[in-house]
Amino acid sequence: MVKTVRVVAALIPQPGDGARFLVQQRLPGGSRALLWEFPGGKVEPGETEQAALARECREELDVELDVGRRLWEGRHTYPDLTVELVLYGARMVSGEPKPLGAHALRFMTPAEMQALPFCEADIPLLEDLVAGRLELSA
Ligand SMILES: Nc1nc2c([nH]c(=O)n2[C@@H]2O[C@H](COP(=O)(O)OP(=O)(O)OP(=O)(O)O)[C@@H](O)[C@H]2O)c(=O)[nH]1
Repeated sequence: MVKTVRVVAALIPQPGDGARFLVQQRLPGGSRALLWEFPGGKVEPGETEQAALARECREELDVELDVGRRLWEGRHTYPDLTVELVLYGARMVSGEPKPLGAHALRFMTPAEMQALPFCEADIPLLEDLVAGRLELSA
C-alpha cells in the first residue's frame, strides 16, 4: 500500500486576464518529472489547507496569496503515492511569480493546459475546468 498525502493547489488567474491561470512544470529527475501541475504542495501536520497553500506559493513562487474558496477535490493513486488533491481559488496580492521550485511557469487557458502533459491526478480537474463545471466567481 502506498502512502496517502493531502496536496493543496491554487488556481491563480493572470492579473488583468481572467481567462488564463498559472501552471508550473515540475523539475526534471524527481517524481512526475517535467509534468505540469498547479502551484502548491503537501499539507504539513497541524497546518490548515489555506496556510499550506500560502506557504508553498511563498516558498516556490515568491508571491503572497489571498486564498479563496475550495473549488475541486479528487484522489489519484500513482505507483509511489496516493494524492488527495484539493484546488482552491486564489489571487496574487504581491510579488511576481518566479520559478524557484519549478522548471517553468506559464499562464494558460484551461484548453491550452489540456494540450500539455499534466499530472494524472489533474486530468479530471482539467475536464471540469474546461467544461465550466467549477464555480470560479466568488
Ligand atoms: N502542487 C501540485 N502537486 C500535484 C498536482 N497534481 C499532482 O498529482 N500533484 C502531486 O502531488 C505531490 C505534491 O507534492 P509536493 O509538490 O509537495 O512534493 P514534490 O514531489 O514536488 O517534492 P517532495 O516530495 O520531494 O517534497 C507530488 O507528488 C505531485 O506530483 C498539482 O496540480 N499541484
